Amino acid sequence: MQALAPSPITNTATNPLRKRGYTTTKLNFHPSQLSIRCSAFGRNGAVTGSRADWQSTCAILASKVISQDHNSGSEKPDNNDNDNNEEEGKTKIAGINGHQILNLLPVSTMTSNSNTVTNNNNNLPKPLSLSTDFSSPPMHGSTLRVAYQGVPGAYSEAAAGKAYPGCEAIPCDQFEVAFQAVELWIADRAVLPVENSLGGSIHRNYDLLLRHRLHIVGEVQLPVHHCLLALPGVRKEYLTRVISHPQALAQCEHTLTKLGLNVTREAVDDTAGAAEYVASNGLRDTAAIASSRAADLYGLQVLADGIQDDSGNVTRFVMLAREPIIPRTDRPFKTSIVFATYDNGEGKGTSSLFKVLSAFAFRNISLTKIESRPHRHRPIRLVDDANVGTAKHFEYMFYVDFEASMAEPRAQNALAEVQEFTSFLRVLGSYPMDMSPWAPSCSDQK
Ligand SMILES: O=C(O)C(=O)C[C@]1(C(=O)O)C=C[C@@H](O)C=C1
Repeated sequence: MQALAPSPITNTATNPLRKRGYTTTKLNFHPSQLSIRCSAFGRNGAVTGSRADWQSTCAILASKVISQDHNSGSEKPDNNDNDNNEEEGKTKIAGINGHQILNLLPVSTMTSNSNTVTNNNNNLPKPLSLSTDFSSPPMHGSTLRVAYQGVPGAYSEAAAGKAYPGCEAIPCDQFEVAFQAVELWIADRAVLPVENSLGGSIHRNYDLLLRHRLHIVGEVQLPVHHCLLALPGVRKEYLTRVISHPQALAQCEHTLTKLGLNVTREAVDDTAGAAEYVASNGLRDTAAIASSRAADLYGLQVLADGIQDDSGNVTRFVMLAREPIIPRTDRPFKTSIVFATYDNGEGKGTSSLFKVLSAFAFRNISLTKIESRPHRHRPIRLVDDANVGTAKHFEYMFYVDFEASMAEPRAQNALAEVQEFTSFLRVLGSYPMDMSPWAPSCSDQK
């Protein structure tokens, strides 16, 4: 099979690299990529329990949950999860916490000549896209289907395999599509990056978490080890351009400079997609930043290994499902919430954010993350003062992760208190923390 040849189009305003003066490119994939063929490995269970239990645990919050603008679509009962299957639950935790080798797709059979590399392996699954016809979901048997953004060889695919060893990894061309794949029962889970130790938060996914109705059921942290990939025979001196996912470019920014490359940097949808693009278009002046697995899959050589700016480069992914899991107290749990505080004009007093955070501090609950995003429905609040003019206050949604399980009374009490100072509050999920051993991505870093 001839490798797909994505046609580059210029990306628009949203790309963070524009701020840095990078040209941005978006790869479009061929329509034939809409078919879904996934790597199949065996069934992996999920931690679930009686929904009634979870709902009563969270009943305290129910009155405050406000519908967002977007419905999640189908909400049939999730038959993929066995509500009381303790053994399956253990399997999943072992998968998250252990360092299991990812049994991913077979490495492509590639043929190369001096100009192009042809991917002869038609086994690689093709990404779902917004234009995919979801009306007839594929038959899938009992294997857990996990949607991720990117193409085979992307770090998100590796994260899906770490979170759910033995799963079917389903590539999607956008984060939004991964959400929809779960909502529409194309996939059972989505695995999405939310933050990176060098590049920071992946804001798009925070916004999508709020807009969709999926639940966070787990987290997984993946050491990210980047390579500079080019066609066989290409030398660094030939390069005029390096392409990759914006986060990957940001994570390698200083190293690229140190390597003395006189290149422009261009953003594309995902790291492995960049590698595929270089290979399928026979680009001898362009390198991709991607994983060594992407090099194998798309027949590229590794020009430089471990080019992330820090050896501790790690990306945190969350796993999403249609139903929440039952929170437990026999292992470390984390809970993620999103809220909006009352503004002063709503007669609820001042310092709302401080009061919300105090609810956790007073109960010795550690916060592990706080993120703020513009409030979609009221991004700006105007306060007129006849004497001095109009103050324009930005309004935010705050995302907080804290180290406690919703099964713990202290977490329930903290949220009961938080309700007093918030006009909106939603529990995004209460889930086991990733406690896997620390394994930096490379030891020979600069
Ligand atoms: O492009 C990929 O390979 C991805 O999985 C995406 C992504 C990201 O969104 O941050 C994931 C991990 C790395 O930090 C770089 C890129």
